[in-house]
Amino acid sequence: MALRACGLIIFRRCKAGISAAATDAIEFLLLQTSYGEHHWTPPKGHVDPGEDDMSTALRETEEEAGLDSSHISLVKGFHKELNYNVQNRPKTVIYWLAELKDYTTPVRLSNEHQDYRWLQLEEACKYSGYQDMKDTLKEAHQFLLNQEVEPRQQ
Ligand SMILES: Nc1nc2c(ncn2[C@@H]2O[C@H](COP(=O)(O)OP(=O)(O)OP(=O)(O)OP(=O)(O)OC[C@H]3O[C@@H](n4cnc5c(=O)[nH]c(N)nc54)[C@H](O)[C@@H]3O)[C@@H](O)[C@H]2O)c(=O)[nH]1
Repeated sequence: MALRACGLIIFRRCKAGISAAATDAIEFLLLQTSYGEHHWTPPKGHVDPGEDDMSTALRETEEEAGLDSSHISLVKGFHKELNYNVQNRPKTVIYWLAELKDYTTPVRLSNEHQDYRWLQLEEACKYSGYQDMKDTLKEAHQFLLNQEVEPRQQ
């Protein structure tokens, strides 16, 4: 059976970017592991026995970034499944999208991570390096762009 992990792609919007250029102000949170290849991913982790996927995503986000459900708003309609191999075992990772409500809320790392960054799309893709995560970040960004355009057309 595939390993299963769940997490949240957390983003925040810079205060300065409220007008037409708002989308340039979107920053994604990536955490760098303190072990292994020191790779960068959004907060996520393995599903515990009996735990549902969303509970895992929220628990891991709180454990790894110190952000709980009072700090974030889930974005409805965005859900992405990544499938890759880890040491020759298939792994499935489910991500939802969530906005940090207050731009200034601090991130608090656990000992699983050694660093974090808030990154605009292009930089976030470079830090990740994985094609499937780059595609996911681009899709999330586009999803947010579409959301911003729609209200203005009404
Ligand atoms: N000392 C030590 N300890 C480790 C190590 N390893 C784990 N621990 C322990 O496990 C606990 C973590 O538990 P959780 O937090 O519950 O799980 P996850 O968050 O799921 O964490 P993982 O790091 O296990 O899983 P991934 O991020 O999935 O990385 C696995 C590999 O997949 C590749 N990869 C990553 N992302 C992508 C992607 O987006 N796209 C693609 N295509 N590939 C991607 C990349 O090649 C990477 O090397 C830690 O506390 C440690 O104690 C290790 O090497 N040394």
